[in-house]
Amino acid sequence: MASDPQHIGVMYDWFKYSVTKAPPHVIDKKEKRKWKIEVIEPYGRCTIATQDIKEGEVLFVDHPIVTGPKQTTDLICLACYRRLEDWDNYLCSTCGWPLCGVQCEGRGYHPLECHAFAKAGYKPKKDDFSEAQYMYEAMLPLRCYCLKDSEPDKWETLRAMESHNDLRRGTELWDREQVNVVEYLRGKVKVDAEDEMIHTITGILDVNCHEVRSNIPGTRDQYLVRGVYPLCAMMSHLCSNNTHHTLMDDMTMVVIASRPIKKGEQMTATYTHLLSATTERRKHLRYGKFFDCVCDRCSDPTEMGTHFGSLKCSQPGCGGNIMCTDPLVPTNDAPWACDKCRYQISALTVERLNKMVYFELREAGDEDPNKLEAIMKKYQFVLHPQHFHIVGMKHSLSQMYGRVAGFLLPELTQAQRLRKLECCRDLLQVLDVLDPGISRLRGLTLYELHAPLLLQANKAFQNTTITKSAFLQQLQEVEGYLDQAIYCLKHEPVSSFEGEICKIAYNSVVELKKWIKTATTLPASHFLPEQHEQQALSTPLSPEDLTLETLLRKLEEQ
Ligand SMILES: C[S@@+](CC[C@H](N)C(=O)[O-])C[C@H]1O[C@@H](n2cnc3c(N)ncnc32)[C@H](O)[C@@H]1O
Repeated sequence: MASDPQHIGVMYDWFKYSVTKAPPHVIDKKEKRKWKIEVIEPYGRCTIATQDIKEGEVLFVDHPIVTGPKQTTDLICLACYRRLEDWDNYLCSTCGWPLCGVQCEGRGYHPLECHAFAKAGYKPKKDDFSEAQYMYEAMLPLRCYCLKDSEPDKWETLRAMESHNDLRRGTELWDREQVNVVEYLRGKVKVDAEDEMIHTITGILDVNCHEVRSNIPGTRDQYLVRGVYPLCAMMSHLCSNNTHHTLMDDMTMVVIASRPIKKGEQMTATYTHLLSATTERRKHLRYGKFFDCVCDRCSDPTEMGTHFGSLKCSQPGCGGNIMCTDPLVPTNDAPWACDKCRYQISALTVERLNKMVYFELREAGDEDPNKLEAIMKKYQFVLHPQHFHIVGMKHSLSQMYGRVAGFLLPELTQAQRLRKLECCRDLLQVLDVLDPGISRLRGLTLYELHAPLLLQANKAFQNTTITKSAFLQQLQEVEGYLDQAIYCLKHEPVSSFEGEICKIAYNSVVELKKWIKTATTLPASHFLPEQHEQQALSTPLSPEDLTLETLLRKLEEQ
């Protein structure tokens, strides 16, 4: 459209469509847009708040234009994404592709490619499935192309998205997609599109897709697929973003402000893993999303004071931190140097070290906390205490202590309970800086934090080793953590793990409130005497105090 060269109007139309389609408990049907789309370089189109937005406010809901298998995937049913054991257990009666049964023939987005395959007279053969399932890579691009005729509005919205063909052309990725997608679709499925058009579609998918969990009907299983969410895709990336998204069971995405957003500020998402270090994030963004991130976190060698990538200096008696000398070098290969003695090492050495720890962690698995503790001990003199591998291990330990066999909560020793608490607290400290506000990880970690504290308080109560005021204070602290966990997780669908934890946390708060009420009324005999009582009892008595009368009066007063 000449008057809208940036195709912003179609995105606003998608907003209205998504609002009308969303369940009323998620967003009010009369919801007005609180943001606009503007072009700001170097971001391109981005979303800007048009009013002050409070933490937790819903910004928009988004529906997928289409979903489909990831580039590499298991053998799956194309309709419901269930994993299949054999390629020919059930084959679609129209196109001959593996499905899980007759009920899936017309389900989901399968009819899109089903007609295309049937029209081309192409049926997959057993041998096609031996090569790492490469033909699934072409499935989502094919679905997108089929929208051109079947759902032109969706096609128009899809076409309005960024493909970065100019940046991708000539790259390894382009060459791979030329073979696995373009030639496959043109050769086998006889798609009548130009190469450039198919590359535009694969580019749109590479730049904008979200990895999402799809529920397998009739089960509690889920499978990871790709989805195109146009409104989500309009948000720029930031390595410390201000929005939080939740995927509902029907694959609607609900996007809320994870912290307050000021009028005129960009609404931002993260395209990468927040709990990875600068080099890893920037590599992922450069090769996967085609830009160099220069945000405050990436520009700062300390990563906002967290030292998320820093190493400890090994020079005798130094005690400094080794950090990247120029984290914004596009090739990410600037040398690393100690901030005290200037001792230098290469970026390659740092990368090798990180990989070594990564492989050891993968070997260690997630069933035995002792294995992680051993790795942590091994690297404690090399990695900064807030290095991403250490924080990652603390995250795993915070979940393992209390959850894995042999380490269930009641079985934990006092030292292990304290360790769980320490891991949770250390993780929260990092999240406060890198991912403040509403986040799933914060919610889950707060939940993990509450359990050992509650157990500890109750144990002390049972053994009468705690004063009443300290006991009530500890219970209230636990209640506070549960409240915060609920606040972070209340947007998650009940069917998800996070949603389940939120429900449990909610029930725990109800019980805890009752317990606090009961504990308040319990007589002093159930507790250790308060400190002032102990002092009073241990204050030296004057001869006058030693009369029975005075002693009784004093005790009554307490
Ligand atoms: C999902 S799209 C976002 C919407 C895009 N700006 C548009 O106009 O369609 C991702 C692309 O936006 C741009 N982008 C997003 N975040 C950025 C950032 N922090 N710095 C520079 N470019 C960014 C990059 O071109 C990236 O490939």
